[in-house]
Amino acid sequence: MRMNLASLQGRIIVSCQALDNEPLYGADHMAAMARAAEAGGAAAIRANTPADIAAIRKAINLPVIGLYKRVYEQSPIYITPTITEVREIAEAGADMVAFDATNRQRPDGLSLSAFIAAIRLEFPGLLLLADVSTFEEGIQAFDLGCEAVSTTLSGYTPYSKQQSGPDVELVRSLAGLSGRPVFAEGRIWTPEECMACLNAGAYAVVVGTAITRPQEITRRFAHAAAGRA
Ligand SMILES: CC(=O)N[C@H](C=O)[C@@H](O)[C@H](O)[C@H](O)COP(=O)(O)O
Repeated sequence: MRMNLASLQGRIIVSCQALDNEPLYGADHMAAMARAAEAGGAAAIRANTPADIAAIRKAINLPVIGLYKRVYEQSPIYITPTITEVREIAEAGADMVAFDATNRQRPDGLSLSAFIAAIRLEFPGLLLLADVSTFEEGIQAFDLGCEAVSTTLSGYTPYSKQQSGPDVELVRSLAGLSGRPVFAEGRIWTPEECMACLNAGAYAVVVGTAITRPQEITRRFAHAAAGRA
C-alpha cells in the first residue's frame, strides 16, 4: 500500500510496541493490538521490529509506520540507527520509516543528511518520519526533505526539555513555523492532552503506552489506589 499522508490528518496513530522484557512481547500480541486499534478508529499504526511490522501488515488494512530499535555500543541512537534497520523494516512492509533525526553520533558515522540521502536512494517510495527532541532538529529534518516530524524524542535526549506530560509547546512552535506535518508523540495519556496537541497544530497524534502497555495502565490505577490508603 502506498501511504497517503493526508489520511492521517487530524487523527490518532496508535503505537503498538512491546520490548522483549514486556508481558505483551511478540508479534501475535502486537498484531492483535493493532486490530484493536483499527477497530477503535486509529488512522495508522506505529510499530517496532520487522517481525511485528510484518505481522501487523498482515492483520490490518491501515498504513504502518515502522521503526527498529537497536542498540549499538558506540552510539546513543537506537530508533532505526542505520540503513541496515531501514532495509529490514522496508522489506517487512512499512509504508513510512521513523528514525532518530538528532545530530548525535550515529553508529555508522554517517551524518543525518547522508543517512537520509542513503534511504532516498535505496527506497525512493518510503516516506520519512523524523523523530526529534527540539525545535531546531525539527526544522532541520524538514530542510532535509522529511515528509513529517514527530516530537517522539522530546524529554529523551539530555539537552531537550524534560517534563512529565506531552511537549505541546514544541508541537505549537514546529507546526506554526514550518507549516508542515508535525506529529505529537510522547507521554500523551488522555483525550484532553490529545485535543491540546491538535489545537496546538499537530497534524496527527501518536499514542502508545496509554493504549498498548497494560502494565503501565495498571500501575497508574494501582498508584492512585495506594495513594488513598
Ligand atoms: C522515546 C522512545 O523511545 N519512544 C518510542 C518510540 O517509538 C516508544 O517507546 C514510545 O512508546 C512511543 O514514542 C509513543 O510514546 P508513548 O508511549 O509515551 O505514548
